[in-house]
Amino acid sequence: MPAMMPARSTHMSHNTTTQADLDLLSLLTSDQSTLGPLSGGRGHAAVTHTQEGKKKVLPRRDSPMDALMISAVIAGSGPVTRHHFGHGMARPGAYASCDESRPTSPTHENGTFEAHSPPKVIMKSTQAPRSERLRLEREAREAALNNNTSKDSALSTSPTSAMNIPRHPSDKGTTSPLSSSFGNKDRPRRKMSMDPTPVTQTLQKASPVNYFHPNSTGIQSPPLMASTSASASARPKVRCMARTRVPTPHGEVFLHLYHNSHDMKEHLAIVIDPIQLDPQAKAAAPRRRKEIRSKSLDEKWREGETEMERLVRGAYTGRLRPGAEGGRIEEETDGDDVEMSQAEQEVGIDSQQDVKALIRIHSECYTGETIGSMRCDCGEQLDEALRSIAEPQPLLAAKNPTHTTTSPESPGLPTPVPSRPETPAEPTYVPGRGVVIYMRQEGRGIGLLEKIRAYNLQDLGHDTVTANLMLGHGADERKYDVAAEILRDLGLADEGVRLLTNNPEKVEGLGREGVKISERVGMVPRDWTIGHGHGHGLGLGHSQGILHGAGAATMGEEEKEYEDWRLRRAGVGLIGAGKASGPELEKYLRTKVERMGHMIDIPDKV
Ligand SMILES: Nc1nc2c(ncn2[C@@H]2O[C@H](COP(=O)(O)OP(=O)(O)OP(=O)(O)O)[C@@H](O)[C@H]2O)c(=O)[nH]1
Repeated sequence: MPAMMPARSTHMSHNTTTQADLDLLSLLTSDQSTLGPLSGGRGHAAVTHTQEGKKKVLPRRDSPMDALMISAVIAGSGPVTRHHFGHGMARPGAYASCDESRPTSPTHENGTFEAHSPPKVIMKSTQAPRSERLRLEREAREAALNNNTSKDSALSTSPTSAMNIPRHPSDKGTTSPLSSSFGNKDRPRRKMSMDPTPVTQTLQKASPVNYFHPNSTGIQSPPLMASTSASASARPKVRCMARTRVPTPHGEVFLHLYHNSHDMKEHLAIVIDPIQLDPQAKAAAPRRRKEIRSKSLDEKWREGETEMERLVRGAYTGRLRPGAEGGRIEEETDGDDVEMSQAEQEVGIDSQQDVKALIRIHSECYTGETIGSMRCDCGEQLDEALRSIAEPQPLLAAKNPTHTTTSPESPGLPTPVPSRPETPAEPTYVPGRGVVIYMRQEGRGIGLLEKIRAYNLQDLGHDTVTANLMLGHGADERKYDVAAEILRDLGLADEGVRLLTNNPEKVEGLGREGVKISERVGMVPRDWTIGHGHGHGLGLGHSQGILHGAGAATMGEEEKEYEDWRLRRAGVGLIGAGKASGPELEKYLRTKVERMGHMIDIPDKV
């Protein structure tokens, strides 16, 4: 049979039918054919004879060549695929289905073959071609959109019109080519959700890939960087796109996601502010304490914004807790008409007085925070920052307000008299508050790829700074302008914050951006405190006095206390996991102190 194949392919390419073709077709489709597999494959096996004259039955082929297919090709009706058989051909005599309704051979009534003009079989499916269907669908969509746009401009104040949601073609008043062509007119309307406003669509419209870069693909291209450099001196704009509550080993935090106009990164603010969650914490805090809230999140984003939309983005509507049904958070008061808090009653602190928020500007470190790398202490630092911020803070009693009286010994001269008989010697503790601004500035701003390359150079003996320089980067390429704007948005830039860092550049950078820093709080690696006798309490690097008498305790006790705490607290993962250590970490820390000017002493034993 292979010898016959070229003849067949010739016909396929020239699309003309010769008598030889028709003879071949007749042979192939004849019930008496002895050609075995090509005879239609109806169970016949080909029989040959061996040289010795013995009968040899060739194995049957279960997938016979389809004579129907061959005849269709010869009939010159173009390419035929198996899909055509299922569609039901419109023309009588065309193949409605497979084998069973095989056409009769194109013959004259007298039984002879028609040689010159074989009847053409026109394949016509009752289903429109895909391209046609797609075209109609596209037209339907465009028509619906145009319809909406014109309605939107007429009703620009209507909440739903602002959303520009394509209507279903079966909606009243919309004549859709789709519905008319394919009989969708009676399709039931989609069910509406409980809230008539489609929240997700509204939010998606309000938050494209990046609020400030609506056409962005998420990839920061060099030309874009170059074009923004002209306005680099301008302050970046930031907007908190959403906030949610997350329970952690250090208590519940509020995670805020920010977009900004300077880079395509989604930076985060992890706010620890227990008074927003716990009435007891609220009672224990000074009464004038303000909640840490994002201004941009709290703003009304559009006319007719619904409660549900605000709730979904976490915009201070209802309480964010599991199963919460809404219910407004009480409006903030200026504190004057609020009863004195527990702490104030105990020690008589001034209601104006409160601890400053503790702030950490933390740079993303995939290796340290996700796979627990001990080439650096970044994971530990993030954990330590959250722990420190969540910890109750000491609040020294305000100087007792005095009133005057007239002394009997010296009539006429006012004598100051303390308003309270005793001033407590110990500070009182109030709930901690603060923020970790989590900046997506991996590898001190050079990115993960370059950091990985830098690690390989470090394995050749170079330190972190030299490795960066060898790759053509600066030792530290981070900026603090976006972080400063986020602090401003949270209302913390002007109140004077306590900054958790050893890095002098961070202090300067934030200061340059207008953030008021009232105190720098050092961060001591846990490996330099626990077991090294560094004398800073639980490796917190806090200003002294925050821990209850921690300075006086021996190191062994501190270590034990830390271990106790670590084992007691709930939570899985690197946050709350413990300390990083090892020779590579030691080298990394040393380089920070010796080459980058970090403000921390290297302990003797290291
Ligand atoms: N290029 C580079 N970056 C690193 C390396 N190890 C850690 N990092 C990055 O360094 C950043 C953390 O910055 P550090 O300089 O360690 O600390 P810092 O935040 O400036 O200083 P502190 O506030 O005192 O902690 C994170 O983005 C890490 O990904 C390294 O070997 N090379």
